[in-house]
Amino acid sequence: MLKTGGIVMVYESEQGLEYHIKVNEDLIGRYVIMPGDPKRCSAIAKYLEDAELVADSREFVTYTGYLGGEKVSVTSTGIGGPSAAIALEELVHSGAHTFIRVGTCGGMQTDIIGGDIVVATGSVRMEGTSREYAPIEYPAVADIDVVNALVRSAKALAVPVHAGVVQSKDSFYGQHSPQIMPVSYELSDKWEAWKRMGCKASEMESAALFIVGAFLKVRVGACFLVVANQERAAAGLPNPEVHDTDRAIRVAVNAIKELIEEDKRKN
Ligand SMILES: O=P(O)(O)O[C@H]1O[C@H](CO)[C@@H](O)[C@H]1O
Ligand SMILES: O=c1cc[nH]c(=O)[nH]1
Repeated sequence: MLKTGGIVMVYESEQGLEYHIKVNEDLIGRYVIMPGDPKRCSAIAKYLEDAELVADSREFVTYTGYLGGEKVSVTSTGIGGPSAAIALEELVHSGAHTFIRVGTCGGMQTDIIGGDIVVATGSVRMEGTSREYAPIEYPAVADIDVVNALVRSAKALAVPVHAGVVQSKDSFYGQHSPQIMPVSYELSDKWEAWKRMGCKASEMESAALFIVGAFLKVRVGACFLVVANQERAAAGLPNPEVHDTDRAIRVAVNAIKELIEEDKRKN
């Protein structure tokens, strides 16, 4: 069967549901908010009207409701590029075209503090998944309309926001304890390079999502709550830890609302 983006779907469950995320076109809006943590889905769904749990399979939990009269879904990706890429592919097969990842991250520049919001304009591809889609020379870039909507939304909510390139990697502990890894020389040297190039934050899914989004010709953006900043700790600066993602969720929800309105105006 030939699907969106010329993808031939090999796996589809008998009920016409996507193989992993267990949804179809009837269950999904065209706009989707994507947290990593499945438990974040219900917190996001509270901002939708008439939200209902429509699927719960592996790390992929999906709610669908409405924003401004438009059907909007929330689907978790789990941790890392492989499951994030699967979620995005199967959501695109189900008719979605606009995606915002709402994640957590660690700050990398000393002016970025726990509780701040980072909006990714692009991501360093220090992960494996995106390499199975595009050669490494191709940049992982967020959709410009989604970036602008996210930055406007954060400013309207008076939330401290930093927009710029983030780093995506596969090993959480390679970020936090590079010195214990057999490849510490590579992790530490590259971290230094990303910092010197101005990387705002480190997380694990956006590079894969941006590359898969570019391949499938859909809009993908991402915003993150800064949980803490190891560079501030290393510099002896106060390093507050913040875990409540509500602020990042509100930034994403309002950005989706704005994109829906903008799309309605254009059409
Ligand atoms: O909070 P989420 O969205 O899962 O994002 C971040 O948190 C996880 C690591 O703790 C990784 O998935 C990373 O990208
Ligand atoms: O430091 C952090 C915090 C969240 N997610 C990450 O990948 N790193």
